[in-house]
Amino acid sequence: MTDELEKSPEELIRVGVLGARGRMGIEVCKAVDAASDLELVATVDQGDGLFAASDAGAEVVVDFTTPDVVMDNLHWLIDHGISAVVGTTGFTEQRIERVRGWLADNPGVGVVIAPNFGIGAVLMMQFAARAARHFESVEIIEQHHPRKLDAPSGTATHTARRIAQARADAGLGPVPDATKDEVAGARGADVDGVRVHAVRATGLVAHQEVLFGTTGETLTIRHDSYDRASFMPGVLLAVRAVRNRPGLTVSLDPLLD
Ligand SMILES: NC(=O)C1=CN([C@@H]2O[C@H](COP(=O)(O)OP(=O)(O)OC[C@H]3O[C@@H](n4cnc5c(N)ncnc54)[C@H](O)[C@@H]3O)[C@@H](O)[C@H]2O)C=CC1
Ligand SMILES: O=C(O)C1=N[C@H](C(=O)O)C[C@H](O)C1
Repeated sequence: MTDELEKSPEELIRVGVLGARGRMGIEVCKAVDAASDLELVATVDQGDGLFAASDAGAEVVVDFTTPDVVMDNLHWLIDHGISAVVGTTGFTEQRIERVRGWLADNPGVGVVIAPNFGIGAVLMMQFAARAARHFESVEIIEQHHPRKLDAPSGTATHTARRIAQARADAGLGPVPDATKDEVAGARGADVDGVRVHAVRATGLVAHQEVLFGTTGETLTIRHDSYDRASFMPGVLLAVRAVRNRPGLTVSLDPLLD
């Protein structure tokens, strides 16, 4: 007997995955496969060619590839009228502006780009942005597995930018720091005036601490992803929403409101 709640094939959202053989891609394929309202129609990795996604009739494509290929992928998807959910890192302001330009030429297409799909991580960034105006000092320590290609993480960069914006809005000056680097890099990277330290160690998945300080107290806001399954509720949320959000959505925040 057919379950009354079961969707007919026409009602299912047809999903393709780019980077399907990668750490995140494998997890996304499993999550899409397990969702009763989604159909996994294309799994594409390096060398397969993007046509597989359009040939299979994908309506939404999820991209977890690498920063050096994601822009070409996204341009191609937008030009082919396919909405996209992007977790791949490397999105500078300049890249975001280029995506906006492509979307302006293809007004029906939706794109969600999120530096982190973990719900806890999204909240951690929100809490950090909220705390920022109350503390003189702030530093970010991100920790990841050693096969990660980029540093600092997209999450750390995004967090730093949000903190910097909150500090500017509150009229706070530079973070106090009289230290001279005796060894280059000892004080981490400077992202919009916020020091970011990147740790890589076997056994880690994705972790971040934001350490705030002011007279007589510190506040630490910490998030840990112990398993890539932690990103899947956010990815599926975006997959279900993206076709109804033409244009560009940056971060998961508006989808959680
Ligand atoms: N936004 C988020 O919540 C998260 C973002 N990430 C980011 O996602 C990206 C992928 O991370 P991982 O899965 O750990 O990396 P990975 O290296 O395990 O996987 C990347 C995959 O992309 C494939 N690939 C490379 N070029 C391709 C192309 N032109 N077309 C199709 N596939 C291609 C590779 O062969 C590989 O299988 C990174 O930028 C990472 O920082 C990772 C975890 C969570
Ligand atoms: O490469 C990873 O693993 C992760 N990448 C994203 C980032 O750079 O912020 C998200 C999460 O930290 C895991």
